[in-house]
Amino acid sequence: MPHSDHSPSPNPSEAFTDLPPFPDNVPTAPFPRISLAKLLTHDTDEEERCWRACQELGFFYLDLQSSHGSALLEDADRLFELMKGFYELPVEEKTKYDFKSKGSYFGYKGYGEGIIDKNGTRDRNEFYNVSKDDVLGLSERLPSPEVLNSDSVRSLFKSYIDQSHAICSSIIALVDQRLPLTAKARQDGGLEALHRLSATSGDQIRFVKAPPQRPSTKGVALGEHTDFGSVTVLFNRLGGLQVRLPEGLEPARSNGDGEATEAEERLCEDGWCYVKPLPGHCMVNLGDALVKFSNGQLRSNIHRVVAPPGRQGEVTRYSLVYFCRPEDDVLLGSLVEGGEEEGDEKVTSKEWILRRALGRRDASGWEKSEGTEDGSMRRGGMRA
Ligand SMILES: O=C(O)CCC(=O)C(=O)O
Ligand SMILES: [Fe+2]
Repeated sequence: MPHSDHSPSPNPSEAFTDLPPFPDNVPTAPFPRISLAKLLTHDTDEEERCWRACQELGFFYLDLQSSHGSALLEDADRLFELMKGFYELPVEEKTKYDFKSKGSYFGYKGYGEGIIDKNGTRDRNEFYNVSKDDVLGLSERLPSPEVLNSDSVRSLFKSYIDQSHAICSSIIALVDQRLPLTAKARQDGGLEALHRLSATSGDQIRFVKAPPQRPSTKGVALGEHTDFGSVTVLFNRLGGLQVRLPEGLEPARSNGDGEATEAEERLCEDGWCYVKPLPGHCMVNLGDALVKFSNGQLRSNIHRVVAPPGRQGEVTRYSLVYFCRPEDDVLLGSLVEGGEEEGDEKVTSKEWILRRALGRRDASGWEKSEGTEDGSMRRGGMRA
């Protein structure tokens, strides 16, 4: 990726002013910034940069600061406020909405109720997952706490889902045009026909909360993983998200005074680096389903959440995610020329997501919960 694509060094207008600053002395991910407005007008250079990012990094910043993105930014602001209110509820109340025992990953997951590795080490965050199908009336309505079930909140969810799904659809259309899909896959409508908003799927909004934490190698809040679905839209305000860069790509190095702490340096070994949140932008990353459809031509990059760097570790971290996934009954397998392997065992999108999401709730499910992490690492060259 050419250097000019890398995110420029921070400038003061690019900080979230109500939060401690993201330090300028830690290694950061060299994600390109892609303009949503340009993608929507099919700017050839922008589409090309986006396509490259989808193959090489599987992650990019999407600039939403235009008439096309401002409504989504406003919805995201409102959802950050809403989730704070939800997380303030007593834990006994929130736990009523943990549906793991019913075989569902929607609803609440308490602090430490997920695992981050095969030894069963507990995570350090809370989740709340809202099903797209529930909000759009495509499935039964799940019980939810009062703060999340008024008509106005439901219409905010709907607006956020519509807009996030539209962004994911644009990315899916862009890669669809460039991949060598088989004639059969094209005839069937290509990748877009597998991600209809109105069809049942595992699409969800996720609220994430992690309490303040000092940097330490033990401070992994969310273990390393690739995302299960097709495209993820992620809003971060505090650092803490890290990606492991493929071989050959170097993090952007600090240009600030002072050194990263020892713990931060340790958290940046083996190719790991921090992702700096940018106001006015979301992050977009690709998931396992697109790796499978493209037979490995697209990248689902490994990532994790650790203690936010510098003084950012002193405050509570919230993040907001939208996961776009293939429709429930879509078989996960190659759709490109030359990719089909006879006898490949295929699972449906629904089975794959259930296996992966619920597998991360206790150590006995760990192996089943693994996705394309291995492939993701191999494609970019395994780091020592
Ligand atoms: O909180 C974040 O920044 C990332 C969350 C994430 O990777 C996930 O929920 O899959
Ligand atoms: Fe993720």
